[in-house]
Amino acid sequence: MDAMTSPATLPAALAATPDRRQALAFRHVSKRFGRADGSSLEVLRDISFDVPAGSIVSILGPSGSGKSTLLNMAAGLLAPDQGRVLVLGHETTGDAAGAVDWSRLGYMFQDDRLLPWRSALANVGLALESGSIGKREWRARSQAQLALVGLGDFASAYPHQLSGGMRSRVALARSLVTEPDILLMDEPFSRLDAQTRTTMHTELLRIHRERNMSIVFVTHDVEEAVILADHIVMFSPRPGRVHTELAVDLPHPRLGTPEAQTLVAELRAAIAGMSADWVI
Ligand SMILES: Nc1ncnc2c1ncn2[C@@H]1O[C@H](COP(=O)(O)OP(=O)(O)OP(=O)(O)O)[C@@H](O)[C@H]1O
Repeated sequence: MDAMTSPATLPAALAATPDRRQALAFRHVSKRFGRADGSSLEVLRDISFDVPAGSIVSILGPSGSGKSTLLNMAAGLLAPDQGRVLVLGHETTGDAAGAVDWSRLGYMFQDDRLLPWRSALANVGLALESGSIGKREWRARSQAQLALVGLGDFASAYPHQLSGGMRSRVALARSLVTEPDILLMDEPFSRLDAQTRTTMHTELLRIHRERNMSIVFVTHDVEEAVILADHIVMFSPRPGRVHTELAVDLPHPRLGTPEAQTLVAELRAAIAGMSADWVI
């Protein structure tokens, strides 16, 4: 590298260019919650890992290990007590927080949170209503998302007219309608029956291939993490710490393949060795 381009001589603005190869980065993140009796509950301790752009990262951990808390930090709903959270290279707290473009994140929750008085189309379009798009574009984009999740013919159906799997698809379409670069998913399929969940896994992987967004998928289900993820970050019981981080370099589909079953068994053995307190 010649002297003109060495990092020491780069203009400050260039040197500070955010690292967009990382959709998300967690750096030494810790979090406590205050309790009514004045004490505090340590939920996360010194969490560091990256979510590379375009990857599916699964956070796997027992109940109470702070998985949702970490996701809420990535969404800007909570601030860390210590450490830093970066979204597309921008810190979510401090002076630089204004640079984060929150519209580039989507969030899918454990419960579908559909509004019962709105049709499937109107539920999907909800996320677009804070913007300034016209009615025609609103309808076209919402309809396109419903078609993407296989519900193009159910635009006028109301939530009570849909099965659990269909409701889950509507919720997925709603979280995708803003075309986010990063999709945060908090145990989104945990309430579905096994067969429907398998279908949703296939759909999610297809959409991920088409959209190439980054996904953070929180689960306490080892098999679900293995089926979906490129990387698994396994948390210890509370306070959540990164116990194991591994790459899952297996072709899709993985369900029922010997390689996936071996990895599931290895992770279950690691969990058994970690603690008897892994509660799901
Ligand atoms: N706002 C809050 N105030 C106080 N305590 C909280 C708050 N949010 C979460 N907690 C507590 O922090 C701990 C971690 O919660 P969190 O929901 O992040 O865990 P989790 O790993 O996602 O669990 P689960 O798999 O059961 O959803 C829990 O004991 C929870 O009760």
